[in-house]
Amino acid sequence: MEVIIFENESLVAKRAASMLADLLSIKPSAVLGLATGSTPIKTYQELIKKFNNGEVSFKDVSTFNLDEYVGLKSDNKQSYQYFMREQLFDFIDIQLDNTHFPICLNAKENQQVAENYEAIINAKMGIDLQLLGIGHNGHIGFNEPSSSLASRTRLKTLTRSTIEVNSRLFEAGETQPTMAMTMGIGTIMDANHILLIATGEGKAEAVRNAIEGAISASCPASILQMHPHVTVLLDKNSASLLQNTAYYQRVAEQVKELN
Ligand SMILES: O=P(O)(O)OC[C@H]1O[C@](O)(CO)[C@@H](O)[C@@H]1O
Repeated sequence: MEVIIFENESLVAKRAASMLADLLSIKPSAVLGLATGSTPIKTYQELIKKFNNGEVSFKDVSTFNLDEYVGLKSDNKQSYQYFMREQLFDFIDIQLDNTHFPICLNAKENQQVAENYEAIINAKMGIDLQLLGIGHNGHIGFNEPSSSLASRTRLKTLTRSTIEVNSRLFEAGETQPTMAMTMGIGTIMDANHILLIATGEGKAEAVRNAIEGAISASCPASILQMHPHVTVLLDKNSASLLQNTAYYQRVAEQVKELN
């Protein structure tokens, strides 16, 4: 696991976008795993800048989003399909047919949706790079604490804390879903490269548990310690509870020298 700590969230976003763009310059038809939430918004803005400058094209890219709320149609402002169009897809040359979400309008159909999502990912030969945020409780995707560390795409009930944290994004009168379809932890772990980004003090405890804590379903992100190729980009605030920052910095300096 490579942990890189930056002065602020803008630098995290710039590095994340550069890593995605570098992959696309080597493999224009890459398969990307994408995340929603507030954390990746700045990264998407940096990608849009790169696209406008002609530095990157998404023409042949396929994407798989981590999760989607159950019961929300794509024109619902709270759906992650809407979010992705508003934050990224509408501003780049991606073909919407190549973007995928685990859409489940009727909870009773969850199993079929899950199997189908896994099958489409497999048909694309898997995910080259999976972008991840992290929940305050250590969730990745919507794999809440206690999720099986080997889980595949499935229906998840959201925890009270996740519902409360995300309630800031819902306006009065909007119904907040309490269930979501999410890639499983095993699905995420199958990606060739995982890029976790976290910013802000509110994520410090989850980041510490994920990187330096014991591997446990109590902090689903801690399973990333078992993945052979993970890059973690943090700002100073989200890294504030880490013990080994001096070591991470030395590694980052040496990697820079080698490159
Ligand atoms: O970036 P935020 O808004 O803190 O969200 C944290 C995580 O929760 C989720 O929204 C749940 O899927 C993730 O996509 C995200 O990484």
